[in-house]
Amino acid sequence: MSMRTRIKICGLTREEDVQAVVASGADAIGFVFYPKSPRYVTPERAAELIRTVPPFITTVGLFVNATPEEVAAVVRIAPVSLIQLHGDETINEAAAIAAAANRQFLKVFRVKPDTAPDELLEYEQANRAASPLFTRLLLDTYVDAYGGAGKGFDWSLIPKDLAPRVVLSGGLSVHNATDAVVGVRPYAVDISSGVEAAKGIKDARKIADFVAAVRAGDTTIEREHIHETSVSRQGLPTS
Ligand SMILES: O=C(O)c1ccccc1NCC(=O)[C@H](O)[C@H](O)COP(=O)(O)O
Repeated sequence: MSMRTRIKICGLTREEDVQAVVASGADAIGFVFYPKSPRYVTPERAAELIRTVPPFITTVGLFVNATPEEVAAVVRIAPVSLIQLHGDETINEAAAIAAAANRQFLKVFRVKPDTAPDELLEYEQANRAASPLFTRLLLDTYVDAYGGAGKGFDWSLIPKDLAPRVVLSGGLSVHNATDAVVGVRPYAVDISSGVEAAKGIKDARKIADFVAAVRAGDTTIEREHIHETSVSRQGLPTS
């Protein structure tokens, strides 16, 4: 089995940064449609940036507490592949927003120090039950500004069986990406602050280094898997 952790780089505002993400081999590019964010882009600007993204790279529109009508209006102008609901939307509100936008969605759970692992499992199951458009649970650290704060949380709260359905974010960087991939084994990782020169301004070197650190984690997992397979083969009785 070959493991490849998907990588999303969030909060793009400039064409050169979009090209740096594409060149890095990352899988997804996020645009922040939350007006209070320093990384906010207008739908019109995002539409221009999306036109520079080659095929087979996913574009994601991030919203915080927007209405179904607002989200639908944005995606009509900026045709993102899927949406990320990063606010206090209830499970049913998130389902209604996704239906109005006609997009699959990532729902964010903002983890607090007292979050229980079971809460994460139950939240993911409830989202799946509420909408066929729900695709992955994105875990980020609880902060008043909602996200993009470069702050991490305790990964040991993530149940092992949930990890393959999780997008891990919050305070990731080149320094902890390999450990995150090997330790948590999430479906994907998502980063903003850790690859920036300033808020909304990405650093091509940091993006490339982050992607390399994630791939180093993938390689470690692959090697562990090959080792485990060969050990278990040796343990098989020969006929
Ligand atoms: O980026 C923002 O300014 C932002 C504002 C409000 C909600 C979410 C926001 N960003 C979310 C992300 O960029 C990522 O999904 C994630 O939180 C990673 O952030 P970081 O810790 O900065 O890597």
